[in-house]
Amino acid sequence: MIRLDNVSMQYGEHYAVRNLSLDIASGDFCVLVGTSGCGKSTTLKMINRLAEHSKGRILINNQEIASFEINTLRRRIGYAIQSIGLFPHWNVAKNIAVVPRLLKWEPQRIQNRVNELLELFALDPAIFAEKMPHELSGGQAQRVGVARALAADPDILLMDEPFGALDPITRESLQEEMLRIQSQIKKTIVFVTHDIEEALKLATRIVVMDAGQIVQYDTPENILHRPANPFVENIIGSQDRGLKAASCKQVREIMRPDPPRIQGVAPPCQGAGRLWAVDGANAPVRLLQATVDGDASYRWREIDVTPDMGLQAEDSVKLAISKMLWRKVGALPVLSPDGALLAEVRMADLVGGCA
Ligand SMILES: Nc1ncnc2c1ncn2[C@@H]1O[C@H](COP(=O)(O)OP(=O)(O)OP(=O)(O)O)[C@@H](O)[C@H]1O
Repeated sequence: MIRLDNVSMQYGEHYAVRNLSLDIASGDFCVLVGTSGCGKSTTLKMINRLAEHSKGRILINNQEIASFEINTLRRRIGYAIQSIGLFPHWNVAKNIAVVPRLLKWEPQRIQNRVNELLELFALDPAIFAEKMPHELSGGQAQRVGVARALAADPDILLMDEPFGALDPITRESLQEEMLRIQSQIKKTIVFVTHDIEEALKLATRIVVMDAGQIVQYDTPENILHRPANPFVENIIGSQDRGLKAASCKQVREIMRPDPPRIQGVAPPCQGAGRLWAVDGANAPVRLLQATVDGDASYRWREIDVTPDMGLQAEDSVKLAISKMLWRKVGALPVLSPDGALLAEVRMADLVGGCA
């Protein structure tokens, strides 16, 4: 657990952070948001002592950080930033291995860890381990930066606007990857962003800051539905709360497992309903939707299932809505990693059964 107890930090006369108290539970994904200059990065940097607090106490697992030897502290805390800072003349494997090498791990253990991390971040070790930083895309470089921060398996990961410089599509896919990875590694993550939507999507708890202080510390749900004051309301924005709510919900929360399916030819259509036609490997091939003809008879409307229609359980509900609108369908398949039909998401469930 990380505890900031009545902490202040000054640059000369100016308070960057003032009397701030915050408890971050182990395994939480805590995201700091707020106006520019409100003290988010300073709060983050105080945890690994890149910024030294001038008042109060900061504790990790009940031990004051001032009592740690500074390099020991920093090696126990992963740190990933927007500008990445990969060493340009070292290949990816060597970049990831920086801290394990400092900790004098055996070469074989280092290599195993590098490969494990590359696989975790969906970067094939056979392709990426030897690449140089200039041969990577922005998204790949950012993944390597986060992998490096995790190399020595720290309990805590600090991330300062790590996806800030990426284009929106890469950014969204890295956010999803981060959620998938966090569900496996369960670190305590403290993450700074300007983007409230990113915060709502990633966080288990959000800290809204203004002028060096906390305005609200709450779950994404409460920040969105019960903003503490007009400042928080303003950060959320008033026009597209529905979509923001959808971006902080995962498909797994609304999907219906084991939807009706058939293999082969559809039976005669006798009423309203929906069926997934699957192949021998249980992958959805067509969506069969019962429709009423002019003469009041029912028939199946068939829609080919294309790869872009598939959802993963950890995708956002916002992505599901977007895909349904784009493909003009009332349901989408949720797939296992090997492409089998696991569940479905229905438009009717998104709008409270009125669609
Ligand atoms: N090295 C420094 N010297 C002097 N003042 C600083 C320094 N670093 C930050 N500050 C000031 O401290 C305050 C908090 O800065 P901080 O970087 O923590 O804000 P932030 O919320 O992360 O901002 P942004 O979102 O714009 O990155 C700001 O007023 C900033 O100008």
